[in-house]
Amino acid sequence: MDPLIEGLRGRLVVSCQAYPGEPMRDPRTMAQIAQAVVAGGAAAVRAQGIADVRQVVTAVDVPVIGLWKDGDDGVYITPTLEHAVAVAEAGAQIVALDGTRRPRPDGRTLAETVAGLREQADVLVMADCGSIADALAAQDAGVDILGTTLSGYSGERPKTVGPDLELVDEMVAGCTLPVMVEGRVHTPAQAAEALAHGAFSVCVGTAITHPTTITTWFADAVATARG
Ligand SMILES: CC(=O)N[C@H](C=O)[C@@H](O)[C@H](O)[C@H](O)COP(=O)(O)O
Repeated sequence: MDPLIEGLRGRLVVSCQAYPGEPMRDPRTMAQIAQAVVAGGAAAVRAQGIADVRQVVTAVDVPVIGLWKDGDDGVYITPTLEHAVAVAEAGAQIVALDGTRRPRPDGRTLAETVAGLREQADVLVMADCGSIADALAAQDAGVDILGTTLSGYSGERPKTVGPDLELVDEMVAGCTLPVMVEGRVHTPAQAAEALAHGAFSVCVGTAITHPTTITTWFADAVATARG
């Protein structure tokens, strides 16, 4: 296993993303958030968009998992080889890309995308999967680490309230590559539970770095208590 991946074993990764039109959508802000989560113990940071990846890699001394979201439905996480190369060139040590079996916008298979990326950059690859079938196919395609990122978003799995632990179980049992649990990990207890299910590492986004959503959780609870 690559030492950089090995360094994530049993560790927390934090995704630092702001969405289009949001007040925190600024690479400098995301770099500061990244520094803040590293100070709290994040072993790696996940960052979205070329400008954010560039800024974050200069701001932190932990590995950066970079991605480029283009659109918001279908295959939108680093959807083409061109996107993947750009993320690598921006300085990410790990490039995260859509690891589903859906057709990709540039017509390349995942295996062709991974091979093409490796020809152009010395970089590790994370496959954001939505099912066990995705994970097995991504493993065959030559990626380095598998994520549950797209469970509940690609149409193959229900959107569980917390992380999709059933998928974690299937991936841990069926795959040889390390499994990063990602998606809807909202509490420290859920993060710990994912590791107990055999996840290699845990990636948390919203519950740490998206204050608008976190605020709605509290505001809703307060509104309910108010009656
Ligand atoms: C489905 C999709 O587009 N997921 C994205 C992938 O980078 C992000 O929007 C998520 O915030 C990230 O995966 C972390 O998950 P959560 O924010 O639930 O902890």
